[in-house]
Amino acid sequence: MNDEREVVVLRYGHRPGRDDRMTTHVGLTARALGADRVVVPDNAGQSAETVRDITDRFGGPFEVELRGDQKAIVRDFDGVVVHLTMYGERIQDVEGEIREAVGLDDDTARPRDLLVVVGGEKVPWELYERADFNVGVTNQPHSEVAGLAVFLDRLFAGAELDREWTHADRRVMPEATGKTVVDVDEEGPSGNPGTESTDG
Ligand SMILES: C[S@@+](CC[C@H](N)C(=O)[O-])C[C@H]1O[C@@H](n2cnc3c(N)ncnc32)[C@H](O)[C@@H]1O
Repeated sequence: MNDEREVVVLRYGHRPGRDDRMTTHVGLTARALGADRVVVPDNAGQSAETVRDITDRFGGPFEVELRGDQKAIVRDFDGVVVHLTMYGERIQDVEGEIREAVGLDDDTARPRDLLVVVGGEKVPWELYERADFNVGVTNQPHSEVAGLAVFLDRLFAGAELDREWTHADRRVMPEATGKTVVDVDEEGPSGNPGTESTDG
């Protein structure tokens, strides 16, 4: 979410067909909630395309990468590695330590990159060992998308909800009722929409 520190989400493992929607949603959630990049396995091309398409339309910056070497990415990552798992330490107990480790709690601290790993199928034991933090968002089984959303919100302490998007073609107007999407090109200099349309 800033220029100095990269927050990368790694989708570890993907079963084509069965995991398509989940992998797409990991990417969309990473983008919407403040990560800079998502890495998905190279057999998840359709999910990568969908996330790129949303970024083209609704803005960025956000990168999507397809890679086949998940193990090596984790092993060689030059920064802090967080693995989200129901078996991990409670997020409420370690969130402060993680923010500190990446320099988010103190403006004078050196920013460090962060890799957030979420699984699909069973993840290898080396991941638990390599991770600097194994983190549980509750110690109950649920979903990688839910775990990622809560983790990112705790990491950024809610600041991600106010982020600005650049190079968007369209923008949703928040409103109590209705569904209004404006064409960004037609917004006036004050940011007022020039044209309004609804998507149904
Ligand atoms: C549906 S789970 C499958 C877990 C798989 N059966 C295993 O034993 O590793 C998929 C992913 O969701 C995430 N997840 C599920 N429950 C979680 C929790 N309570 N806290 C954090 N992450 C969780 C983990 O990243 C996990 O790899």
